[in-house]
Amino acid sequence: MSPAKLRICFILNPNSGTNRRQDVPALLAQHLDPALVDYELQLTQYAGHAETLAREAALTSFRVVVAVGGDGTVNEVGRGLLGSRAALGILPRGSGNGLARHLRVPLSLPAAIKRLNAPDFQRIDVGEINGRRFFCTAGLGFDAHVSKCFAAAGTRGLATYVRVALREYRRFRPVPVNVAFNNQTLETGCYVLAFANAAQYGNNAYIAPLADIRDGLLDLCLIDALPLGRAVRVGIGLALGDLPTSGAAVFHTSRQIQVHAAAPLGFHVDGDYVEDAQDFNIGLEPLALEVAI
Ligand SMILES: Nc1ncnc2c1ncn2[C@@H]1O[C@H](COP(=O)(O)OP(=O)(O)OP(=O)(O)O)[C@@H](O)[C@H]1O
Repeated sequence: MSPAKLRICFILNPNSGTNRRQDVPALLAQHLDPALVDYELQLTQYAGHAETLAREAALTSFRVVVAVGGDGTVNEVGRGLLGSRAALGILPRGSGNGLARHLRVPLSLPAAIKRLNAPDFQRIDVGEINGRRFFCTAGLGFDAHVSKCFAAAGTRGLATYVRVALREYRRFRPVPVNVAFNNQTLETGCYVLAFANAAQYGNNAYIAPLADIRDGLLDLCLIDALPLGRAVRVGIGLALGDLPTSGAAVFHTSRQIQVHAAAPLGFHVDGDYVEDAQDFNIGLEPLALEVAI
């Protein structure tokens, strides 16, 4: 008797990324082996829809549910799969593709699709901030503020992101925070406080290059202030992956962190701005999600 085919549901966010010309249905038909895979393709119709579609796909016994999009789509699909028996797959089609890059999913769609004919299954940790799950990174301060402005910018992509970040750099000021973790408390300024499950924000910008997505810990990256000289060093550190030895940021690891801010601070999950808050509870559930890569 031949082995059962792998049942895969693809969830495509037509709004993700900057290259929307790829014909995803044609690529799936061309590169998936019908002897190995049975599949279905669904399109999201609004922000948040991918979570509902993923939950339904898991309930109808798809073994793999693939987010076709960027980290925002991956976040929604991943949330919909938590607690189910379905694994998350990724076809990277976003602007940054942080989790896909961390997990070494090929960035070329044909290569990534071919891999799904016989994927490897592994488990990864899942982070949480104020009840919102994240798979790649979350953070407070400047990066969240830039995510908020980026969402309002009208266009997407790296060039828009850099333009928005440079403009906001002149305006943003650090906020005093109290950060409690591992039985210690830091009283510091927060320009950026990042919680990294994976090593990068996307686009190979390594905010926490030593982050291990299976170690049961979040890597904290704290930048208390960002005068121009340090901003240049942080930019180089993000690109080279040497922030921990640059002296421009401080690193810790922990599974539970509490932050109190002296004034409202924005936070993001997986690059999408959520809201402003003053109290933050950050945690991690070890190996809570299966991925198919
Ligand atoms: N049909 C839709 N219409 C409008 N927005 C959508 C739709 N489907 C999903 N979205 C939203 O689009 C946002 C952006 O998607 P996504 O993050 O996947 O792409 P990206 O921002 O280009 O990539 P990355 O996060 O890797 O930079 C997500 O926050 C998601 O909620």
